[in-house]
Parts: sequence; C-alpha cells; structure tokens
Amino acid sequence: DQGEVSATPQLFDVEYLEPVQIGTPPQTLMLNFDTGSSDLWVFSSQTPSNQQNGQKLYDIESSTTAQRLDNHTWSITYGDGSSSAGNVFLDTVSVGGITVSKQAIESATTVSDSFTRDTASSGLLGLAFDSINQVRPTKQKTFISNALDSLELPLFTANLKKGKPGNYNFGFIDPTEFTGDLSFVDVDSSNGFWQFEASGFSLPAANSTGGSNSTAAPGVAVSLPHTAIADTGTTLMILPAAIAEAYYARVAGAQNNTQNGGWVFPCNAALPALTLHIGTYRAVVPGELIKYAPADTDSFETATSCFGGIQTMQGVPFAIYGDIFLKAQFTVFDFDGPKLGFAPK
Ligand SMILES: Cc1ccc(-c2noc([C@H]3C[C@@H](O)CN3)n2)cc1F
Repeated sequence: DQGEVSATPQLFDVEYLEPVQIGTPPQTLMLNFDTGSSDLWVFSSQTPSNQQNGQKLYDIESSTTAQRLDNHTWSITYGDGSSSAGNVFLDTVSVGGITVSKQAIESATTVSDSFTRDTASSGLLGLAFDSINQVRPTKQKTFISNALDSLELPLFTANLKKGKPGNYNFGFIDPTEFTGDLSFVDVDSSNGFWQFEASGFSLPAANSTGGSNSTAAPGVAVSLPHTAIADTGTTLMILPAAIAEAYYARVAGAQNNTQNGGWVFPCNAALPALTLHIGTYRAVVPGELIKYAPADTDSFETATSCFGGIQTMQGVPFAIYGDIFLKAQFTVFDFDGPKLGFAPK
C-alpha cells in the first residue's frame, strides 16, 4: 500500500495536524504526528469535560470494533512538561488509506492544561520507535510499526511547509516533493528516537549581502559534532548553545532574554541562513524560517520584537531538529537501516 495525508499548520506553525480515521463507522480526528514519541492517544468519551475545550472526541461507545485492552494504562510527559494519561483500547485506524486493525488507541482520562488549551488537536500519533511506547504492563506498537509490512517501502516522508499545508506520505518517496538528490544518514534508534549525528554548521560569509532567504555560498564551516533527533512534534530548532550564540551574533540587536523565554531580536533585523552539516549533506535553513513569531504583540504587523526559530535548552542531551528545520528539508524516515534521508525542496 501507499498513503498520503495533508499536514495543516496551526497558528505560527506551532504544530501540524493530520486527519486520522478511528473506529467503525470511521470517526475522523485531527492528530499531531510526532516523530519524537511513540504513543497514539486521543481525547475521548473518557476525558473529563472540565479538561475539554471543544476538541473532537473518540466516542468509544459508538465504535462497533472498539475492544478494551483490560488492565493496561498509559501515562506520558512531553519535552515541554505537558502530559496525559489513561486507558487503552484496540480499534481500526486508517491514515491516508493505510488501515491497521487492532491498533492500540490510548484514551485520555486526564490531560494537562496545554492540551486542554490546544483546541484544534484531538491528540497525538507517535512515529518514533516502539521501545518508547508508554503503555504498561505491555508496550504497544505504533501505527507505522503495525502498518510496515503492508507498505510498499518501509518508510514515511515528511514535507512540512511554512504557513500552508504540506503532507506525510507512507510507503513511497514522491520525487516531485524535493530537488536534487536525497542524502542519507544512519539512525541510532537505541533511545527510541530518529537520532543521528551532525558534524557542524556554517553561516554566510560575514560581508555577503545575502538577504534573509539568501542561499549564498555558506561562509566558514565550524566543526561542532553533536547528536540530534528529527522531531516533527517540536515547533522550533533546539541547538547547542555554541551554534545559537554564533548565529545570533550575526543578528543585530539579538538577545537571549530568559523572561520572554529565549532568543529574541528586532523584527526588522536581517536574518542569515543557517547551514547544518549532516554527513556530506548541507541542510540550509533560510533566515525567513528563523524569524519565527512576534514576541511583544500577537501580530507581525505590530510586533517590534520577534522570537527566534533557533533556541537552546539546558539539560537536553541532544539537539532537536523540529519543524523549523523540517520546513526547509524533505525528510525520509526509513525503517530499513534505520536511516534518515534529506533533500532541499
Ligand atoms: C500541547 C502540546 C505539548 C507538547 C506537544 C509535543 N508533542 O511532541 C512533542 C515533542 C517533544 C518530545 O516530547 C517529543 N516530540 N511535544 C504537543 C502538544 F500538543
């Protein structure tokens, strides 16, 4: 089989939502596909009403194929401290025409505030490795793990875009979605993530006049080996401080302001491209993608201070190449290897 679903960005591309059919007759819920986790959980008829805020629910009782997975529960905490927990059911799940019967559906009996406030999302669909699934006493498989044997190729691709719908494909690589050749890098899945090694970065030559989306020949290359994960469920790029410092040193007026949560800069600043070195691949992230969101008002029209798409975070053992990065690269998540493929688009 082959499948394709749209990936629709929410405000400021904070997350991307994809339609998923659950149960019989099918109930379509918008879920957040997350290559940084491995649980498929949903707001459901078991979610307390005071923790709901209009989210569409998985109505367990009205699905004729729902089966309770007795004595199994789940509980998960995400990188930003948000969390959810509940019971487990098995039911039929389809994504872009790819169907898995007896998929573990994790029904939320509690969700933290940020999920309650996230009104458009009915939950998450994890696309990382089964080893970090949080169902106990017996871990459950992800949708992609269950679907793998039925796919033409054991892979899926992510094609996220700035401010407009992109797509995920399952089981095939669409050559019209990228330019040039794909570059592949080995994945170490021992921590359950799409984890790989990056070797450094480069910035445009200081005196280049290249604008915010210039892809002028990158200037000096800086060797800075670091481990990273490809994470569609993280909005920004969380990078080693050395890279963030070198980048924002090239942005007039940039400052790392802990009270508004990280690196900000004047919205009229010229933002250089950042090029990340992954094996022989040079992943260019244009400056326009790094001008992430207004920081001092709700709109780019009135904001003077803007929040950077490149941030740092204490205590995270690896860099997180999130949506800011993935908006600039066509990415192949290949279970054969496993390996990641990147290409410009
Ligand atoms: C409200 C809300 C909060 C967090 C997340 C969230 N989803 O994936 C991730 C990243 C970080 C790591 O945990 C795995 N991938 N974060 C989604 C939300 F809708």
